[in-house]
Amino acid sequence: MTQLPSTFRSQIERSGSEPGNPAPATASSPNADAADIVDPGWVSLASGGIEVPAGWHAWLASRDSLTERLIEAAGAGHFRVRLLAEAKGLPWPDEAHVLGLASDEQAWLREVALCVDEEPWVVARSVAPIVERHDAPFEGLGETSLGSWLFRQPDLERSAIQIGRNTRPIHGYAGLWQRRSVFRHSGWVLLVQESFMPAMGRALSLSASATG
Ligand SMILES: C=C(O[C@@H]1C=C(C(=O)O)C=C[C@H]1O)C(=O)O
Repeated sequence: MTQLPSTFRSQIERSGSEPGNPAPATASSPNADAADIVDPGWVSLASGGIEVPAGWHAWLASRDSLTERLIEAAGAGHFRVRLLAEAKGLPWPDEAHVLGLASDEQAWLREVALCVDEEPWVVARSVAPIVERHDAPFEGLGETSLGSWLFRQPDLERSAIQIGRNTRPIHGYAGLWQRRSVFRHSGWVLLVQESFMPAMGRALSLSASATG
């Protein structure tokens, strides 16, 4: 198992403290009371509770590898994964809730930017419960995409997709659209959240408005 960067917690804390983003009080405070819990407002994509323009809907609803789709959409652009942070840390309350973790239970956390020509198109945050004798599902991946490994796993299950607008930024990056789903495999569970950046919308001419 690799050594954990000691800077990770402060990066996580800073990521919620960017201008315009509320400080993530509960992320570092296991005893925060319920009133402090950030509710990022996730809704099921299938419910239609949030109206999504058709161009974005295709991206949010896709269930195969987002990495592969981005590489294809980037065309001649250079795709790469930039590792922003990876270590053990305290998940946000809504993440802990989804994964059935106690509010003071640590998990493996990984944050990356999926970039085209160095411009982040998607910023992702993955959370995996710590299972005794198992490394994190993303252990050792570094700047290799999680998707390139994930979708090769046999018996992979993926939950329904939830989406949100104005959900909590990831590593200070506030996207236009966010989605999350849980991947399961015999050995592990993994919550993957992806935030789609305005730069991607501009590059692919995806409408920013809910009716476009
Ligand atoms: C889950 C996938 O992997 C992508 C890559 C990630 C990473 O490397 O951490 C995280 C989330 C995804 O956007 C995918 O390609 O669908």
